[in-house]
Amino acid sequence: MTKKESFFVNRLKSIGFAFRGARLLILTESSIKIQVCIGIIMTIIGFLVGLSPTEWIIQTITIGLIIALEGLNTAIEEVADFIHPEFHPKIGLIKDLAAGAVFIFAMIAIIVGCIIYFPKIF
Ligand SMILES: Nc1ncnc2c1ncn2[C@@H]1O[C@H](COP(=O)(O)OP(=O)(O)OP(=O)(O)O)[C@@H](O)[C@H]1O
Repeated sequence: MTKKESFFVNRLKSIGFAFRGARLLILTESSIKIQVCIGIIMTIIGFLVGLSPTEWIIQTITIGLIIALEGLNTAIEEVADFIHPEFHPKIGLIKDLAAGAVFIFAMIAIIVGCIIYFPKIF
């Protein structure tokens, strides 16, 4: 196999691993399931109220980022539990920080939602 072929084969394998990870997150993680459901509901509402192209871009990025952050939070929790399955204040702190990062963006997502939808509703 040439060097160029092995590069593309490796990239394809990496995409396969990432796809498996995304599938696992959506099928097994309740927090991700909730965020995906919210994303689908917001997309349906977006069609109903007729978002502009810019609003669609902002909403789609916001939905994608919150799901991606939830996924990273889950990965951090898995690493923490693997490294130290027993109770430890540092593990608690690490998990709280990761959850805090998701929470901060969730607040931003709510603000973005209000900015987009309030003028359409009121
Ligand atoms: N091993 C541990 N040591 C210390 N505190 C922990 C430990 N595991 C969890 N905690 C505390 O409990 C909180 C919840 O942890 P958990 O792993 O259940 O996260 P979660 O966000 O509720 O998980 P899930 O994403 O599965 O709903 C953590 O944020 C942390 O404060």
